[in-house]
Amino acid sequence: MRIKRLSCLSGAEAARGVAVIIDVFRAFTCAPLLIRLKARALLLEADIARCLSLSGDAVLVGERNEEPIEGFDLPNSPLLILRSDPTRFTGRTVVLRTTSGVAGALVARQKADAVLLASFINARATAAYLRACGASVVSLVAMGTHGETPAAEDERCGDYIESLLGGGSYDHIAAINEILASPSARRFYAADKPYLPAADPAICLQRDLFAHAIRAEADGDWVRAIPQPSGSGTPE
Ligand SMILES: O=C(O)[C@H](CS(=O)(=O)O)OP(=O)(O)O
Repeated sequence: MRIKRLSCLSGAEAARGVAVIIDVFRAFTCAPLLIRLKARALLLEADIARCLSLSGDAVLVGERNEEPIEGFDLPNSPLLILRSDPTRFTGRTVVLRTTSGVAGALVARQKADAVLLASFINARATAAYLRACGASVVSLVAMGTHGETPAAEDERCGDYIESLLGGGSYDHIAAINEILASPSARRFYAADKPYLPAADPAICLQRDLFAHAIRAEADGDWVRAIPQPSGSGTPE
């Protein structure tokens, strides 16, 4: 297996083989949680007007440059998702719109053979899927902040996944220390913006709570995030 390490939206454009789009803060921590809360379908969409066209029929979750979007139901926050009434998601279509993770996954789909959505909470399942599917080329894309600036949490999650695939070593305590001191974590600590709750980093740094890799796949005119059976590896 050849592993390429890439960053940000430019990295998502360059991804080939199986692209693993890593967004720890916060899109691809939110995505597994929404699936776990029994969303019927989780759609990934960058275009805000298209998201709003489903308003009322679907639950709209997301942000634009980390700010809430008018007409959406929830920001891109794991804490606020977990604090919601779970029946809000059960059996519903949920649309996720985010500036880095969702945008990166949609860009990567143009040239990669397959696209996986990853964070610490499904990293081990993602690595298991990559091994099981016999991927020959894997692009680990750390999406960073605004899709433009590399961020410690995504780079270290890339290290963790790479180590699970047999490359390099990984120390989660050292990673937590670095991530919590980084600008992308510090923006949560002031707790002065309800859409940036101080508890979000703690949730996002939990490892391997979710046993499924998640693939981004076309579903009609939409792109859907689909959990893969654990231990599976659909061939490329
Ligand atoms: O909501 C977030 O934490 C980020 C904001 S930004 O893209 O870094 O501006 O969104 P995400 O796409 O989950 O990284």
